[in-house]
Amino acid sequence: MSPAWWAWVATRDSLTARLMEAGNGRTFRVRLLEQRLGRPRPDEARAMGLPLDRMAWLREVALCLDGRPWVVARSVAPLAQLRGQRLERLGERSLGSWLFRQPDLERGPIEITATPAPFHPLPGPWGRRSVFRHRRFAVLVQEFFLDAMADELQLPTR
Ligand SMILES: C=C(O[C@@H]1C=C(C(=O)O)C=C[C@H]1O)C(=O)O
Repeated sequence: MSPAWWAWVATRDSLTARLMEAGNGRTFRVRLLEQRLGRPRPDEARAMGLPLDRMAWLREVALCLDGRPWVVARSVAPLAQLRGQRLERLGERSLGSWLFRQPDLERGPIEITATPAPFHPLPGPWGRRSVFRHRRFAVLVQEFFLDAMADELQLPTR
């Protein structure tokens, strides 16, 4: 992986904040693609340590700069621990804007993949996922960096 991409894929702070900064005056927007209750995919359930049949809160967004998607993301939170979180009403506010406000937020290891997003057709060089934990709440956040981002920021192919 090139150092330029490593700086993005390995960052442990808010991707939203970094995109806004890198957007360099472009308008940042979270476009909500889907938000519903459903069953995580098997690999997502395994990453969360969840039984396969457990329902979860599923959220898919595109993080757009000047209307162009640079990142697509899919987050999975087990329902049982969602009580009291107001995530259903996040709408087009960034999940990160809520997550990174939690004082005792923990972020697990970041896993990286070169496989494109299984939930979205746009291609891209790298994807990553990690589990955020805050008290009893946990959410798996999966983010896929798209070719459009590489194009706009003149990043290397990989
Ligand atoms: C976790 C963050 O939130 C971002 C925003 C998301 C959303 O609004 O659904 C999902 C993934 C992240 O890229 C972050 O900003 O780092």
